[in-house]
Amino acid sequence: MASAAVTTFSTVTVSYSPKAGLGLGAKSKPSSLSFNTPKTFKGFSGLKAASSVDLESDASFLGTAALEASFAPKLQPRNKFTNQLQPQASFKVAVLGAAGGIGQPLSLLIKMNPLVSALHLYDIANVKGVAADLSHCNTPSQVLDFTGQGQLADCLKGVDVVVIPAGVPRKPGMTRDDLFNINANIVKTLVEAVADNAPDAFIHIISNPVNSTVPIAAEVLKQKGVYDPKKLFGVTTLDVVRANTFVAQKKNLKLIDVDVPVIGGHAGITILPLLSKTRPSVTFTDEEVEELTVRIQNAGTEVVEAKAGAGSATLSMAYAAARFVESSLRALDGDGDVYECSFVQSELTELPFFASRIKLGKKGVEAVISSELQGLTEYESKALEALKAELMGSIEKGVTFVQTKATAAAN
Ligand SMILES: NC(=O)C1=CN([C@@H]2O[C@H](COP(=O)(O)OP(=O)(O)OC[C@H]3O[C@@H](n4cnc5c(N)ncnc54)[C@H](O)[C@@H]3O)[C@@H](O)[C@H]2O)C=CC1
Ligand SMILES: O=C([O-])CC(=O)C(=O)O
Repeated sequence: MASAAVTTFSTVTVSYSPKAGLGLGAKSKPSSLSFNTPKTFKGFSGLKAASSVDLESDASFLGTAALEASFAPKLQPRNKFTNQLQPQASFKVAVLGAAGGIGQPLSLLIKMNPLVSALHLYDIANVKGVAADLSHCNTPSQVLDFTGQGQLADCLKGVDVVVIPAGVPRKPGMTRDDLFNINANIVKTLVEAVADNAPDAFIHIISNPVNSTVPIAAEVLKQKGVYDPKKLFGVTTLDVVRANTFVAQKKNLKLIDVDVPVIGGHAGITILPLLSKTRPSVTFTDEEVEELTVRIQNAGTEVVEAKAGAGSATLSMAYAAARFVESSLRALDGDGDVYECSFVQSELTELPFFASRIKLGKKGVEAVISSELQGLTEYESKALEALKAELMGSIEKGVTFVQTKATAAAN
């Protein structure tokens, strides 16, 4: 395990094919660079139909193939599904905060992933019922429940990926930063346990404010001497999912073809969709750019307000997080073509953490894709400069939080 304070990722320049599919529901066509194309396993990918699955509709989404797979032995005895009740790989995934609004649907989606052999569900309460419920799904992975700090170590031992959606969500009128005081401590405590019990695992941080909780996690891991920056990820996939959806709607594009990289961070103006880099190539008026950018930046608030006090995005977040889990597992499984946007330690800009497209490999971040920051429009360049002060402040707040606690403990 690397114990490095600073690690340099390679940055690579790639050219994109307009037909490259990305992410959930994308049916990637052969291209110069294809995103998320499952190569190493057949049947359903969990998040999209792989080429061997013959779905009736062109639109694929998580669940269609998985449900077919679980019904197939009885209803449709097609050979292509006969292997679905065996895991196609044996990765272990832990969800910390599994009984929550995100945790429950996310756990269901991970339960449907054929790359997963064991699903460890942890929460401070109510997780036993969630695990009992999920364990009845006839998909291959074994579900185990763990409640409270005393069982956290056992939950984490031997896991490949740890996903952390533990923490409080926003209510109307709050910013993500308003969650800092509660969630910073939750993330710190959980990541300490990850450092002690699963130091080699990929860590996916969902808990807000992501712009601060990821630096908090990094500091904790550094203090424990097990920080591998290639394996720590802030989950910003929902920003990409939203950007893809809104752009497809606005421009009447086929959803599965649309890919919009989203860079920066995960709060307000730090969320920067690079609409000029949209694939397939599409032109936007200045008004459309402004409208789409603001909608993508405020999409979390849109959900918070619609839920009117009952929390923030949970279902779309679970969908997005499940995609990021699947991408990570495919990378761990040896797929050499896995790309996602994520908030990671970065040298792309002067900021120590930055969300951008990355290439995932067996050891985590294999490369940071720098080409997408080249040739930005004036609008994007200005927005990039404008987000830096806020993002830096949030990063420093996270770092200071952990360092101050460490100093206080030492005195
Ligand atoms: N990164 C992103 O794009 C997004 C992040 N979020 C964030 O995800 C977090 C969770 O949101 P929801 O699931 O809606 O909240 P929720 O309140 O429904 O669920 C949170 C769960 O965490 C558990 N929890 C609290 N403290 C814990 C601890 N110390 N250890 C283990 N579990 C603990 C709670 O018992 C609860 O089950 C929030 O901070 C929210 O802001 C939400 C949507 C998108
Ligand atoms: O807005 C929130 O508080 C939750 C979140 O991060 C999102 O939906 O993007």
